[in-house]
Amino acid sequence: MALKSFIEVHPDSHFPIQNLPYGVFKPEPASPARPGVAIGDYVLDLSVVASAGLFDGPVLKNSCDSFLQPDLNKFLALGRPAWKEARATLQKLLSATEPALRDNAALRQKALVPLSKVEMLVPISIGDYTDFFSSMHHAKNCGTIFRGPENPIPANWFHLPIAYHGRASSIVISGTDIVRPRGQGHPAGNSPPYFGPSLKLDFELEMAAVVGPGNELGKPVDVNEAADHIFGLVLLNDWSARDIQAWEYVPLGPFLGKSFGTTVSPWIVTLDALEPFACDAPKQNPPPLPYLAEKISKNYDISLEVQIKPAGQENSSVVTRSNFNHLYWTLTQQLAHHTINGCNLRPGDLLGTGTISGPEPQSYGCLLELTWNGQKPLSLNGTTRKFLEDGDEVIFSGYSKGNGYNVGFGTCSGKIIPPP
Ligand SMILES: O=C(O)/C=C/C(=O)CC(=O)CC(=O)O
Ligand SMILES: [Ca+2]
Ligand SMILES: [Mg+2]
Repeated sequence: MALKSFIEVHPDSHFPIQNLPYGVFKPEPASPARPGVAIGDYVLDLSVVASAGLFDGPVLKNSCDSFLQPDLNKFLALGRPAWKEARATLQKLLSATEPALRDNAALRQKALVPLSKVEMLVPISIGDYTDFFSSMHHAKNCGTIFRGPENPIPANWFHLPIAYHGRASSIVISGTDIVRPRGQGHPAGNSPPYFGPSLKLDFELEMAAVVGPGNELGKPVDVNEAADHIFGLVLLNDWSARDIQAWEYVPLGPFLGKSFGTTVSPWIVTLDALEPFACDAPKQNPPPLPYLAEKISKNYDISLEVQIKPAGQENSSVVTRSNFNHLYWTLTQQLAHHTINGCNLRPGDLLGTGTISGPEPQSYGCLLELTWNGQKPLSLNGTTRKFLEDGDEVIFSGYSKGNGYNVGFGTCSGKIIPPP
C-alpha cells in the first residue's frame, strides 16, 4: 500500500509524504530562519522536531544541531547516511499510522506551520556557483544563433561537460524582483557599442544540483561515487542579457550578461525522492574518456514548464514544456569533471545543469531559442514577446508524476523591474 501521511495532501500537490523536500523558512518576519520540509500545505519545522528529540537514529541523535541552523549546510555536509536516516525518521513521523506527532496537539501546533504564512529563504549558504551547458539542443541552437550554422556545436562539447563560473552573491530566492541590467551591447555591422538597459533580457530554464559533502583540494571525486556528493535538485533561472552576453563573452565566457541575478526555487528535492523517476541518460557518442565513463548513466523524468505573466494580465501563458531527461551530460559527470583537476567542492555549492532544451521548438528552454533571437516573436494571450519586458513575471514549475502522487519542486518565479 502507498505511504500516506496523517496530514491530508491533495493528489495534485507537489509535496506528499513521498517527497519531503528541504527548505529554510521564517514562521514570522521577526523569527530566526530554520530548516523545514514541505508536507501538503504545511512546513514541518525541523528545529522543533530536533528539539523534541525525535531525530533519534544512530547518525542524527548526535548531530541534531544541524537542524538548529539558519541554512542546510551542516546537514548537507553529513552525507547520505544522515540524509537517509532523516528521510526515514520524517516519513515515519508523518505517516498516518504513527501517533507521536499525529496525536500530540501541542507539538503539532508548534511543528506544523501553514505554507501560506511563511517566508522562504535561499536554503543554503552558496560558496560557489557553476553553470554547465549540458543540453545538446540548447548548445546547437545557441551555436547557430551566436556563431552561425556551419559548426554550431564546438568540437570539445562532446568530450567534456562545458561550464563557466557563475556568481554566487546574486543568487536570490523565488519571488525576488529582478532589476533589468544595464550594460554594453553591439549592434550588427561596424557600429560602435551602445550602453543602456538590456534590450534582450531572457530567462534560462535550468535545474541545479546542491552539493553535499565536498572533496579535499587535490582529490578528485570518482564519477561512480559522485552521486554521494549530491543532496538534491532545485529549479534555477539563469537570467541572461543576450545583448550584453553576445558582445562580452569572447574569449573568457559569460560575465555581466549573467551575473546580475539567478533565481532558485525554495525547496530542494532530494535524489532519494527522485529515485523512482530515474531513467537512462542518452547514449554518448563518442564514448567519454575513462574518467567520465560511468557504470550507471542516470537522468530523471522531471516535467518542466515555463509561464510568462505580463504586467496587468490576469493569466499567465505557457511558453515552453521540457524535461530534465533531455540532458546529455549527467549530474554525476558534471560533478566528477568539476573536480578532475583537483578543484574542491564544498557543501552548499550549486551546479547549474545549463538550459534544458528538448529537440522540438515547443521545448526550447529560453527566449533566445524560442523566438530565434527575436526574429519570430511569441504570441502570449493577445500580446507578443521577443524578449522580456518590464513587469513580466516568469514562472518555472517542475514535477515527476508517480502512481497517484507527484514529487514536485513548486515554482521558481521572478518579475522584471526597470533599472532605478
Ligand atoms: O552558446 C553560447 O555562447 C552560450 C550559451 C549560453 O548562454 C549558455 C549558458 O549559460 C549555459 C546554459 O545555460 O546551457
Ligand atoms: Ca545558463
Ligand atoms: Mg545568471
